[in-house]
Amino acid sequence: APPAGCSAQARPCFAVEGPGADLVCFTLSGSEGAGGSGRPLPRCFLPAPARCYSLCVPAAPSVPAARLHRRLRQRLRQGPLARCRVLGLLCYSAAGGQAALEKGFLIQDPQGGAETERALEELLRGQGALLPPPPLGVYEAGERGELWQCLWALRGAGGRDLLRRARVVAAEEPPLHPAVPGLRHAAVFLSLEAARSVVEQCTSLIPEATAVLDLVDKCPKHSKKGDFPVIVIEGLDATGKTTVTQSVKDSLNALLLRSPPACISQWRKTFDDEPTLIRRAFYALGNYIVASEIAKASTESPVVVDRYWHSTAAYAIATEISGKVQNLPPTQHEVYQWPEDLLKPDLVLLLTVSPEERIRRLQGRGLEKTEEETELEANSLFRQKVEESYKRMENPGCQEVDASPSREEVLRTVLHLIKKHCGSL
Ligand SMILES: Nc1ncnc2c1ncn2[C@@H]1O[C@H](COP(=O)(O)OP(=O)(O)OP(=O)(O)O)[C@@H](O)[C@H]1O
Ligand SMILES: Nc1ccn([C@H]2C[C@H](O)[C@@H](COP(=O)(O)O)O2)c(=O)n1
Repeated sequence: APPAGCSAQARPCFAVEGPGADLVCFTLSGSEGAGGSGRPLPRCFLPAPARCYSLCVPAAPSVPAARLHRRLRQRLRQGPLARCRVLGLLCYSAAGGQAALEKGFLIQDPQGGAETERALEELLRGQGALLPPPPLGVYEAGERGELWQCLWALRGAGGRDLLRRARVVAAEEPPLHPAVPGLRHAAVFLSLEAARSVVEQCTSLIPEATAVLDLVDKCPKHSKKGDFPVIVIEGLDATGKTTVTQSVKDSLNALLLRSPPACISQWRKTFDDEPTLIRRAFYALGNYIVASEIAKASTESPVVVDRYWHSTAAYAIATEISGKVQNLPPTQHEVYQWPEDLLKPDLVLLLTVSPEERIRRLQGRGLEKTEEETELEANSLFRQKVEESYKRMENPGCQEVDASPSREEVLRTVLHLIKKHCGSL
């Protein structure tokens, strides 16, 4: 059957995400002449001799699908495919329904030779161990300059069957980013069990997954905070979290903890190389381990924590939601709520600095100017989305602290806020 979300009746759309670019959407209509908005087709469909292809895998939160998506992305950078430009693609049903959501790639071959199509077919046929090969979408111009998508099901032994030929027309950007409804299952895990079940699916694929689960299972469930205050310091990189947490520790005679905790940080690189689903589940479990450390420590002294749940959620949301800040889930969305089974801190402070000050601090850490500028430019939208997601967090929310002044002044502000919220220490 054609992939869900691509049926003609539902007037489905493809949303294309360019690096740092807005979403671009397409409607595919089932018969010649039907549908069509009269708007020009998006620029990502380059004129001949260039040729475009697409491939998608189900976006349902399954470990095999997430790993297939990542493997395809890696392989699209190799061999004859390396000359192609690859854009992210979300395929969804305009009629709604998360089961329909698919994630994939729009591949632009600037030269348009047969070699690329052959390489794509080979790539898809070679990926079929756990899942059937995803269909290949081939885009071709019609006689009157209109654009068609041919969707091909690849036979394992060779050859292919046409599943559908549908016209491509421009469409409106959807009011809600198509990844928003599935976020809580794909990236933002709102309970220990939700994150645990993802990591459990990985035990046969990632040996470290078992070790992580063993540590999680040793922690008491529903850890409760002691009588001493627990203060979390959040913020983007280079905003001064390490500096502030260390000074607060010294000033208050507090215990300093960080998430992910030391006991799992040797596996961080392994999980950072995995797709979002697995990576975010790893960080979510790290928070539950830290919760049990907080519970114990807060019976004896104040506790200051460098990153916790809000970092896990904010980075996950910003990674999954492509394009501009306006694409983020609306305020009060469930992904901004604290998980009910996770120990809550007394106070969460969000350090913010201006982009200029951040550049100075990165320079201070010795990054080359060109490298730094490139990174900053590429990540500017991403950073805005992380910061805005932090600000939308609720129950507890993040209290913003301008961390641009001197270290001493920032510490004074932070200590003042802690006193105000947590009483005398
Ligand atoms: N208030 C401040 N004024 C000037 N420089 C500062 C200030 N606070 C921190 N810095 C410097 O900025 C750099 C980044 O600070 P720090 O390492 O504390 O940030 P961070 O948020 O922990 O970063 P990351 O998340 O990347 O580890 C360091 O070189 C630090 O000495
Ligand atoms: N509790 C946490 C801590 C970290 N992360 C993720 C978010 C970023 O991808 C990265 C930032 O960590 P840093 O470079 O500052 O060590 O780690 C998370 O998801 N949850």
